[in-house]
Amino acid sequence: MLKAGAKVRVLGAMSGTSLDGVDAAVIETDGQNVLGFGRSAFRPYDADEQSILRAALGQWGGPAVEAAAEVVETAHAELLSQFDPVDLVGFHGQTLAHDPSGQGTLQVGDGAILAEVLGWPVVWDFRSADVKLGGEGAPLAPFYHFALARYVKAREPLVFLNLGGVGNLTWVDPTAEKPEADGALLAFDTGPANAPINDLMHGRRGQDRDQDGALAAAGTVDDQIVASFLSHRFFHRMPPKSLDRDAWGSLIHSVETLSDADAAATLTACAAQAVHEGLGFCPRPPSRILVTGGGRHNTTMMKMLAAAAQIPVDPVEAVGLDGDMLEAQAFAFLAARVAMGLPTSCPGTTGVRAAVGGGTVSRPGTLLAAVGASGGDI
Ligand SMILES: Nc1ncnc2c1ncn2[C@@H]1O[C@H](COP(=O)(O)OP(=O)(O)OP(=O)(O)O)[C@@H](O)[C@H]1O
Ligand SMILES: CC(=O)N[C@H]1[C@@H]2OC[C@@H](O2)[C@@H](O)[C@@H]1O[C@H](C)C(=O)O
Repeated sequence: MLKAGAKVRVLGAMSGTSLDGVDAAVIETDGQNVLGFGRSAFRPYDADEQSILRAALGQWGGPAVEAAAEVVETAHAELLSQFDPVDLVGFHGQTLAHDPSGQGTLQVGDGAILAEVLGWPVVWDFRSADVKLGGEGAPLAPFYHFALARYVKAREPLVFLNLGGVGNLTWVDPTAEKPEADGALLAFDTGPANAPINDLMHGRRGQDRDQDGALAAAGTVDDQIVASFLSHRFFHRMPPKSLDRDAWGSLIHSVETLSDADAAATLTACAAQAVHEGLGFCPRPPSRILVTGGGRHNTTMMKMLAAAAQIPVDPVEAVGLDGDMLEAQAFAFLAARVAMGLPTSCPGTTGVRAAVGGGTVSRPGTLLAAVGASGGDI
């Protein structure tokens, strides 16, 4: 356990739902505040690795999941070993399945193995404890958003919006004393964001994404499809709430008869309007929306969001942050909090019964010692 308030250098790593690769970034923190940013790097998954990960999505165990875990561990070991030594690693792993009110949540990649390979302590399995205590297990970045709101010296409530495969937003009151204080944070998944657009581009054009939203910009939104999408009960459910990446498999079918451009425009509008619905749950109107995640590069999605939200919508770069690395930084920050015995989620962020610190700490040497003690061979 680290002493609360100690200044540490932590390397965070995130492998997100879009399956494009691993982001890794170093931050300096005392567990409450962001004190500085360090190096960052990205390691893409190649086509074979992506298809191994895709094949395991939605599964809870078996050979496909084991193969996916191996891909995740290898990619992280390759990327993280290129960094200078750190005090701690925060390793999110890859979510394969998420069903918090049923089977739980599964992130693959074994942090104990990674600790042996890297020689640094690794915090991992961030979501299970929250789910066991009745929480959604996601989103977990909100405690980091609170620290960032302080770091950028925000004085009024604001929203951090992540547009990844799935969208999630955090309403932050930066004047609250601490993130777990009553009313400091409200967070939840907004709905599908880039995942259905990527699936459309993949299925129809063999491309990874709608680059800069160009195809959507050339199309016309089918308002009826958007309205029918928004009538889903998920949008009426009070937050906190979270989603599995593929919870909206039917959305792609609803645009089947549209042209490529109209389908892209319609799916992009669904993502933007889902955020708009979510904004309605904010306890007080936010002063601005700061957007992180790959979707901030999608100009069409950003325009649709700004038109719907009617408050300033900017990429996080507008306040000097790095929108490609923010989630990796978040898991570095959360790792420090876990190691210091501080909470990483609370009723306002995941619906967990009480503020909880989720994560397993694995120290290098432990796994080898355990195998040695039981007489196993390495
Ligand atoms: N220039 C671009 N134009 C359009 N879309 C883009 C662009 N760059 C990134 N994206 C979209 O952003 C996605 C990647 O976003 P990001 O890395 O934030 O997702 P993730 O972290 O994997 O997902 P999540 O946050 O749901 O776990 C890409 O798959 C793509 O859909
Ligand atoms: C279960 C899971 O991995 N959820 C991810 C996913 O990707 C975006 C959204 O859905 C968010 O809930 C979460 O990731 C971010 C990093 C989070 O926990 O804050």
